[in-house]
Amino acid sequence: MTRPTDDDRTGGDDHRNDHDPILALREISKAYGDVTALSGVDLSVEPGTIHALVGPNGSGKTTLFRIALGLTRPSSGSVDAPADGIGPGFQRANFYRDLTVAENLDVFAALTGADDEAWREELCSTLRLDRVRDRRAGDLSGGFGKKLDLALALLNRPAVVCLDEPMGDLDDVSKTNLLDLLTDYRDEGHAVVVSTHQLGAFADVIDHLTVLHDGAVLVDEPRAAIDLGEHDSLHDLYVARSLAAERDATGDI
Ligand SMILES: Nc1ncnc2c1ncn2[C@@H]1O[C@H](COP(=O)(O)OP(=O)(O)OP(=O)(O)O)[C@@H](O)[C@H]1O
Repeated sequence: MTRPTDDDRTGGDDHRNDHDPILALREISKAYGDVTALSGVDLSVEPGTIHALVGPNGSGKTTLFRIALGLTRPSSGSVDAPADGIGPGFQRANFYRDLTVAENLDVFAALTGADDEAWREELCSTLRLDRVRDRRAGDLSGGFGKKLDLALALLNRPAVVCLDEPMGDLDDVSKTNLLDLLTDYRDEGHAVVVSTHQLGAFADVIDHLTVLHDGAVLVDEPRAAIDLGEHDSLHDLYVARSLAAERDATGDI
């Protein structure tokens, strides 16, 4: 049994040193018929970083994630991903709906070779999944479904996790717990890539910001190199840059 996919995984290579990117997408383009979802996008993710991928609706974030995960083939470009895979956390729940929460964890542990019981317990307790352990996954609320998806993405301690809207549907306590979990995970040397509309929630912890606009990279900088200029926050800067790009594209002044 494999996790549901619509395509084959792209290749990888495990012989890298600590300073190499753990995940590198180069010159990625993707067209769906007449729609250009991505055009010449580079994404380079370092170990031990939280890397935020932001952009307006339809800018290509999910498509880029799916290409990184090997779920969608790029029209052109290359993907260099860890051979042992990437922990995928999806925007829409992606577990076995007829199995219980505990059974889903068992199945994914068997599929991925995850055998660290203490880590599994920590994930369940931090994400407060313990209380729904025996519930059918298809009956979970939106927030608990998101938490199960996050636990499955992190279960085998992948070198990279790609989480699409990880805060979506989560209550405030769970958001705080998730942020703590992800920063600890980063501090252990793992890479965490988050695609999010809620940049504010991650503003204090991200190490790298990539902004997409209309399928192209608008900003791609380490957090430490970003000059906020007249803006009060990373979020304000992102919105201003996106609006300016929108105006450029439409010719408005
Ligand atoms: N399977 C598909 N077939 C046709 N067009 C698609 C498909 N998937 C994505 N697209 C198009 O590609 C573009 C990028 O979509 P994508 O879902 O990657 O954006 P996004 O940044 O994740 O958006 P959102 O923030 O709304 O989730 C959009 O124009 C979308 O309509």
